[in-house]
Amino acid sequence: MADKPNTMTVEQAADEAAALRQTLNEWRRQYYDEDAPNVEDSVYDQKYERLVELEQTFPQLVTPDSPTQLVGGTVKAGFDKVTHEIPMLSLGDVFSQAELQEFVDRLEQNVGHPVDYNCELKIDGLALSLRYEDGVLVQGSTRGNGTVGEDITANIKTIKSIPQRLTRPLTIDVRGECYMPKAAFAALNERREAAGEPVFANPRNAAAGTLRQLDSRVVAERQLSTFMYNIADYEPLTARTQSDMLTEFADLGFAINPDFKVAHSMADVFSYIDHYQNERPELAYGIDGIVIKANPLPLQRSLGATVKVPRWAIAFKFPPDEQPTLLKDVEWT
Ligand SMILES: NC(=O)c1c(N)nc(OC2CCCC2)nc1O[C@@H]1CCC[C@@H]1O
Repeated sequence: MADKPNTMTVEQAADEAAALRQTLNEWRRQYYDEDAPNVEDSVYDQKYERLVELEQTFPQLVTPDSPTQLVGGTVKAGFDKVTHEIPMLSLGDVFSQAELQEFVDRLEQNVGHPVDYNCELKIDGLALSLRYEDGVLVQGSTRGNGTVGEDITANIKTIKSIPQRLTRPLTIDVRGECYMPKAAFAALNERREAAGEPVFANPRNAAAGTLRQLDSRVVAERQLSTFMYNIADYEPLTARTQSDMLTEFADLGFAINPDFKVAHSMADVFSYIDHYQNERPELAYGIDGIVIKANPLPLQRSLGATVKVPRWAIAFKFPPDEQPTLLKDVEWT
């Protein structure tokens, strides 16, 4: 029978709490990776309650990455503002292969040599920034206007694909997309329709609407996920290309989209675009195009950005997804 916390020394409690945090966070991570709990809920709950008991007796033992800090009961009046030290950029758009060729020709003229490009799916979600200090998640925020966003830390702590602690004690600001998978979107709209609540028009709106919930318990009930793809300053990483950075993000514990591909010619870029324009309906999440980025990170830095968009990346946009018309929208005349 476990000792009553008030009969324990703080050192004993600290050791037990650290072991419980490690186990519970590992179970959460596995749950996300395998998308199925490999431990009985009752076992998880028993250890979770024990950790709550220890933290209530010894509040100094609470850490930001403790699973007890992930789904707060606090309902906020509004979101605090967060200033992005390094602005979160948007993306320029092109709508044809000819326009894409012009962008590439201009870029390679500018640098004076051919460039390798990393091709990535353009996830149709909401951009967010995650701040880690010494490897621990300390803040999550929306892009906002690129310089000032909203503090959504309580909400993003409920998203299983976001690590509370990295595998290395880095201090970094990582950017990516928060999205709602198509299946989760359909299930959510079914529930809302059954409850007589307005449905969301598309997964992007559902993700944005969820992240803007002031009550993080609502966020915890919806299956939001993330793909990370950018960093404010790449110095702390070992990677020196976009493609290696994505692999390093995965090693650090982030969710990344695995369908990225380095292109060594425009033919490679165009075949990647054609492939995923066809694949699009089969994907488990919405995409609204492809992002093509100069692969070398030092080149990204030297090319820099205009006021809002990088000179080293472009979005090739697909025509809008043909959303199935909700039957109730059809005029039965
Ligand atoms: N939606 C995406 O999947 C995506 C991506 N895979 N890669 C980037 O790289 C940008 C970020 C800053 C400079 C290049 N941006 C993306 O989405 C942007 C972010 C803000 C507006 C677009 O959603």
